[in-house]
Amino acid sequence: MTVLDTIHGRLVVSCQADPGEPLDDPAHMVALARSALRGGAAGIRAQGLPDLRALRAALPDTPLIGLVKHGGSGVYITPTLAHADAVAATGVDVVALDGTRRPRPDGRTLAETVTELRRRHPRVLVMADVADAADAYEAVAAGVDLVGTTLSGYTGGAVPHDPDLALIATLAGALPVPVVAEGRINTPDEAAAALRHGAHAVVVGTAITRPAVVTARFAAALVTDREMS
Ligand SMILES: CC(=O)N[C@H](C=O)[C@@H](O)[C@H](O)[C@H](O)COP(=O)(O)O
Repeated sequence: MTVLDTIHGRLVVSCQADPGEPLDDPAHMVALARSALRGGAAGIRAQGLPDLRALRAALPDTPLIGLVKHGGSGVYITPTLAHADAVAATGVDVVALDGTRRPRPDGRTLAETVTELRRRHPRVLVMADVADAADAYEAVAAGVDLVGTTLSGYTGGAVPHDPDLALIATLAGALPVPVVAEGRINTPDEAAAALRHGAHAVVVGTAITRPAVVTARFAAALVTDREMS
């Protein structure tokens, strides 16, 4: 069974911690990933070379999508060929990279990046994290293997509250490659809706693996409730 077959119709859990967060440690990410797999996840998405190496060693048979975040704005998800090369070298199954039409910091086009990455790592799959349909069409033309809606809502303006189900449906109906639903999927109902809108797989991060954010949502709800009573 291929990695794409294994995650088809299933949940992929993103296990990431920001620098300085209490969970920012490869051992913690491995524990989070094991918990996610115990709960029924079919794959893991993760960030940063130390976490990817630890996850690959601990979970050699689990589909693993890897990326590095470099910088906090603009093109920051696996922004250059050098970053993509380093991610692939950790042994991940899929390299996720920025698939928007924005200029990349190393001056290479997405197509040039994908072509050279494939030359160096013939077996790795490439996932383009896009923000809109135009990005996705260009990413497919550049030769990526799958497309994620990861960056919808994150390339300017206020970040929306809900997942972009409309983009998932548009891409699922138009692209010749699998579409992964990712971004702000915060409830089981939303995850199921993403599949109904045509997603090949659903990635959930924050709602499962960022306890500080989830706790803050509960705490804020109590404050709001106190203010209204
Ligand atoms: C926009 C961006 O930088 N997304 C990142 C990509 O890997 C992660 O910070 C997200 O947690 C991930 O996409 C999963 O999304 P959510 O955490 O909303 O379930």
